[in-house]
Amino acid sequence: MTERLKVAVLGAAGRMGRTVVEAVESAEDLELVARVDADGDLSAVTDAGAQVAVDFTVPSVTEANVHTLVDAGVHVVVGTTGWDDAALGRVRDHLVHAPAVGVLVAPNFALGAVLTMAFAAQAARWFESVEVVELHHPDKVDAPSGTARHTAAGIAAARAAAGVGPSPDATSQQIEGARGADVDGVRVHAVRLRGLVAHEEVLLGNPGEMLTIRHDSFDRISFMPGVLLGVRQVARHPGLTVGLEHLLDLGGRR
Ligand SMILES: NC(=O)C1=CN([C@@H]2O[C@H](COP(=O)(O)OP(=O)(O)OC[C@H]3O[C@@H](n4cnc5c(N)ncnc54)[C@H](OP(=O)(O)O)[C@@H]3O)[C@@H](O)[C@H]2O)C=CC1
Ligand SMILES: O=C(O)C1=N[C@H](C(=O)O)C[C@H](O)C1
Repeated sequence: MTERLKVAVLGAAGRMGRTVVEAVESAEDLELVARVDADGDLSAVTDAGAQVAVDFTVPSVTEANVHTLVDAGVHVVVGTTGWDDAALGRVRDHLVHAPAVGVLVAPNFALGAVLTMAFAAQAARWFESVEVVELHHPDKVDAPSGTARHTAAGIAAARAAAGVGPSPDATSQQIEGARGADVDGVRVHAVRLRGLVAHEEVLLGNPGEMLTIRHDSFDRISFMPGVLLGVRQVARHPGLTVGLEHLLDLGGRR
């Protein structure tokens, strides 16, 4: 029998962590060897011989977790959001000294969300206006969502490459925040509402028409095929990979 891949889950007691634990335990080719919670110690990951660690913790600890795991030679799949370019750059630099280790940071593991981002980047070249609206459960700590930030960055890069200018906006007076956050020149609006899980709309406007691209995660199970794909493939992608699209042959900026 082929040996099962040994997996550790960080943030195992959280909403996503619990779902990942179940998914790993149900996969015949994977073996859950460690769970780390807020009061736990990362040494449990190496003590258990984990080959891959999955991090669904909180924005304030995820980067430090990744550096510790890279030093230990453990591949990492990161779902935790709140990453910025500087933090990603530090991980990229660190990995130069651990060339066999792979780190995948993906703001969204749901296939539909990854496709939404790809479709939005493709469409954004052809519309005068584009704005992103993300909608989540009210227990979420970061805003805008990592997905919305990645969506806006992809849209901005596609528009810049195509020579498309900024979305028109005559606002000269506003209550602070009314026009949302500015992510690479794209307006992003965050809604927090009890009953929601994770949702995103990309609104694209031209004279006389509007295209809406919308994705809904109604259940955290929607993220599991992507997480398991990352766990199985991360070792084959040494260095830093940002976004699941690169494992799905959907391209985009790295
Ligand atoms: N990439 C994707 O597809 C998705 C990403 N996410 C992201 O995943 C992250 C987690 O979301 P969610 O599960 O809803 O959040 P939760 O708050 O439910 O879970 C986070 C867990 O991490 C624990 N934790 C805090 N510090 C540590 C630590 N140092 N070591 C281990 N565990 C720790 C928390 O414990 P305590 O509560 O005791 O502090 C909590 O149990 C968020 O950043 C979210 O945006 C969410 C869904 C999908
Ligand atoms: O906190 C969440 O729930 C989610 N977070 C991720 C994000 O910030 O994009 C992914 C998904 O939207 C769910």
